[in-house]
Amino acid sequence: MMSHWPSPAKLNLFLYITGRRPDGYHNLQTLFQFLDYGDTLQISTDHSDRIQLLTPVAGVAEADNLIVRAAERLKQAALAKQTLPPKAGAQIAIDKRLPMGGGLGGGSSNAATVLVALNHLWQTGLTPDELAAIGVQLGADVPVFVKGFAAFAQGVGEQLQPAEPEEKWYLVAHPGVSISTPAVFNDPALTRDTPVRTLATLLSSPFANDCEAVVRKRFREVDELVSWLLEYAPSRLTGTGACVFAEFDTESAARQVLELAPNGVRGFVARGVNVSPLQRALRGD
Ligand SMILES: C[C@](O)(CO)[C@H](O)COP(=O)(O)OP(=O)(O)OC[C@H]1O[C@@H](n2ccc(N)nc2=O)[C@H](O)[C@@H]1O
Ligand SMILES: Nc1ncnc2c1ncn2[C@@H]1O[C@H](COP(=O)(O)OP(=O)(O)OP(=O)(O)O)[C@@H](O)[C@H]1O
Repeated sequence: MMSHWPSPAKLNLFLYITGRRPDGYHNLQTLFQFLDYGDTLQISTDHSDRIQLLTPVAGVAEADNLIVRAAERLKQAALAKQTLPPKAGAQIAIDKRLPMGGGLGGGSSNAATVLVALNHLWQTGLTPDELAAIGVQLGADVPVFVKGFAAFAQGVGEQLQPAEPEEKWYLVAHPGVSISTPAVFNDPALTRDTPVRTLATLLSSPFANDCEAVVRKRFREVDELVSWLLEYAPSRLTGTGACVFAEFDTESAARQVLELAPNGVRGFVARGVNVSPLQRALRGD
């Protein structure tokens, strides 16, 4: 039987870079919230012993697709735990709405949805912590999507503490350029020495993103988009870009600004939510 599983976007409501580890990865302090908007995965399980992706994602080879890689990793882990059903297989299709390289975590979210959904459908019995541990090997943002609660994250994003930021309405705008995460993290001009602060201090300070200055400098399109949105509402970059979000108290206020968007800018309006749509689907809400 085919079932549908949400794969939501995330925003980094703030993002500070507090250092660089010997392996090149950066230590962050970031506040994650989900959007009630994203991709949808259709999944059916079978006994074919194969993982099949029925809908190719443009520009991503099947073997590299995080959907397929997540399913294969879950199989290995369940095999080791002896909880994998015989010849476990799955057919997966995706309705992709999230832009790639947009800072919305689409690929990570797809991986998390596969881990959570197949663990449920195959009844492989892995705990959320075990799923998150598999997930972090696929991408720094997979654990927060697996856990499914808005969170203050530290380390490279794997140390999560639940948080409850206000659930605002967001206009998320894409400037039409794709930005490579490693290119931003490797930029010599990146601020990577922001002092570590407590969550209470961060919540009572204006929110900002340490990646924004270098991304605005490198990409005129992002720079112009942030300047334009700031005329209407508090606005900033999510993750390493390219998307920018502006916050509003009501859906209609956000939609009014979206209608004024300049040529070449695509966008959508969505609500920020502290419980992920994936969690709600798993619980049957
Ligand atoms: C910046 C965030 O978007 C915040 O949500 C994420 O931490 C990025 O997560 P992601 O796109 O899944 O990134 P990954 O695939 O894990 O890492 C891509 C590359 O970005 C750099 N990277 C990533 C995360 C991190 N904390 N420090 C880094 O320096 C590394 O060069 C890494 O090779
Ligand atoms: N199922 C997938 N969906 C999207 N991208 C995928 C997928 N599988 C692999 N990828 C690869 O992952 C890269 C990053 O995609 P993703 O959508 O997660 O970017 P992002 O929104 O910038 O993420 P982040 O906020 O974590 O930086 C893509 O450019 C693509 O090469």
